[in-house]
Amino acid sequence: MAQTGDKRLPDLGLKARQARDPVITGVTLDSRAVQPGFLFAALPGSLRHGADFIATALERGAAAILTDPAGALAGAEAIGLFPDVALVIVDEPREALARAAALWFGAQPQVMAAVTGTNGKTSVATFTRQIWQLMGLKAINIGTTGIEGDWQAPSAHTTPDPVTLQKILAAAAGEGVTHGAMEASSHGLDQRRLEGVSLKAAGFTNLTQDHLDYHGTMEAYFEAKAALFTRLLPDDGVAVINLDGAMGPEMAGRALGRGLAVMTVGKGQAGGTKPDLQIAAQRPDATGQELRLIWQGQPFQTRLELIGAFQAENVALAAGLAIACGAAPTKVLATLPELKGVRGRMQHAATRQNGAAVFVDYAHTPDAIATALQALRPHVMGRLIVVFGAGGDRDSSKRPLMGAAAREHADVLFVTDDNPRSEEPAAIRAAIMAACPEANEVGDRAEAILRAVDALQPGDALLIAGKGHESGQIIKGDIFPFDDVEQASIAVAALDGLI
Ligand SMILES: CC(=O)N[C@H]1[C@@H](OP(=O)(O)OP(=O)(O)OC[C@H]2O[C@@H](n3ccc(=O)[nH]c3=O)[C@H](O)[C@@H]2O)O[C@H](CO)[C@@H](O)[C@@H]1O[C@H](C)C(=O)N[C@@H](C)C(=O)N[C@H](CCC(=O)O)C(=O)O
Ligand SMILES: Nc1ncnc2c1ncn2[C@@H]1O[C@H](COP(=O)(O)OP(=O)(O)OP(=O)(O)O)[C@@H](O)[C@H]1O
Ligand SMILES: N[C@H](CCC[C@H](N)C(=O)O)C(=O)O
Ligand SMILES: [Mg+2]
Repeated sequence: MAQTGDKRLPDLGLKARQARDPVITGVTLDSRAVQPGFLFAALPGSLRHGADFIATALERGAAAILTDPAGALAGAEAIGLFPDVALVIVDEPREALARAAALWFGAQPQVMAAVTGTNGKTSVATFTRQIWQLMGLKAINIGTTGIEGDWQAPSAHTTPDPVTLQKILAAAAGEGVTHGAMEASSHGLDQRRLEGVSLKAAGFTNLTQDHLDYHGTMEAYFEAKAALFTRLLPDDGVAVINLDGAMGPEMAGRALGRGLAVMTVGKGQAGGTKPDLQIAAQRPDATGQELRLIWQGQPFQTRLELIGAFQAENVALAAGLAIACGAAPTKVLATLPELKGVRGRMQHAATRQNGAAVFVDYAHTPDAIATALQALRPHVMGRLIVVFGAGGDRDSSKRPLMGAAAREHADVLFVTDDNPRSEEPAAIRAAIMAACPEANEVGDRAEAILRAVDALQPGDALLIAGKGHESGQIIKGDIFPFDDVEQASIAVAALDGLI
């Protein structure tokens, strides 16, 4: 990790146990990245405690160790062998590291917004960044699809670890980026990856089942997301909530309970309080939708070149975030017809000669499968066909629910492999098919796509769900090149005799 300038522990908001004040030359949470003079944060992890690597970090020249009481105990012997090392013990070392990383890198775009929720984070963050750019501002979005906009880089995580995140923010700010919209994943919130980011506004899309392997219960999952509003957003920050999203009113209640300013978006219930930014009407057409929005009583007639009612929810939330961060509402709303679809989110991938269209989408939760299929239904006069699977080493209880959602909303089902990771692919497929036994089971994803494309008749449409923008398939530790959009195009070309 490239580092900047030399600082002492107090400059990073840290205090050593002993009267030691080493010059710190860098900050890391990975012992393998330690260089002489570094601060190594030994964090309690989900697989092991980072204290297991204190000895390695010290041998590599770490000048300071940041950890919790358990880590200090576990690392005591190794630390004892290095009398000059400074030891910082705190109850929340993840939080302390994130704040130290922010102080280390020292700069971030002046205006930062974060968005959380089960589905729609990437879409909202990307639309927010596009709105800012269309207003002439220099902006980035940070999330599942990497860092995009006026400063670009790939990202291994939806919410990068705090050292990586702060490095990105400082680099972007150094290039003149003034506005950033980032995804706050539940893992990222739980692991305190965002502490140290100065937020102006935070958004909430919805909360439905995912990640129960990590959080255990829906209540714990909700609490992890709620922390964006109850812990991270400063007192003068604005919470922007999609009231139509599952758990939207509950999340708004949490934000209001803390005394935050809350801006609401959504359709609004008949006779109920109107959201600040209301989606008053939507009319789908071949390439997008006509939209009637009402901002605090004033109507705006506009258009989105985006297919799917859910995309309007995401756009409204993105517009709300931009407004909450200080942009003029009329200017924000004027940008909406220019918004481009997000890669791998309801992306039109190919069309067969008989007119049947193929869409690639990132739906990998039960609610997203239902939402994506429902979004396509008004555009399909024939049958709706879906190809989908479920990721390995992820919430296994969502698999039959995904099968049930596909069965309810599609006419023809192909169950295939997503990213099996370390798991047995056939077992994942079986768990899905328990809820949709009549589905066609085709493990090989390319073959499943080919067979589904082959099944397309005039008036039909195909949704290839689950992998969206991903460019590889993870099987037992290896990543094999795989791209749903490319496979869809190849299948259409081959079957229509174009290659
Ligand atoms: C479950 C999870 O989130 N794990 C992440 C977490 O690991 P951890 O802290 O639990 O690490 P651990 O393996 O138990 O190790 C403990 C500590 O020892 C350190 N270590 C480990 C090995 C070593 O040689 N030296 C060393 O110092 C590690 O850096 C860590 O601090 O912190 C690591 C460092 O930042 C991440 O790489 C790791 O991501 C794993 C690989 C992962 O797959 N995470 C996914 C689930 C994730 O975070 N996903 C969300 C998106 C979800 C969504 O929205 O759908 C995301 O934001 O990307
Ligand atoms: N507002 C929404 N409500 C329900 N489903 C949605 C919504 N927005 C997007 N989706 C579905 O979720 C999929 C993923 O969207 P997106 O990538 O924006 O979500 P995400 O929250 O960033 O996901 P991840 O957790 O993987 O980062 C989309 O392809 C679509 O199927
Ligand atoms: N951020 C999500 C992405 C899932 C994408 C899907 N293709 C899968 O592998 O399950 C996760 O890590 O759970
Ligand atoms: Mg995402």
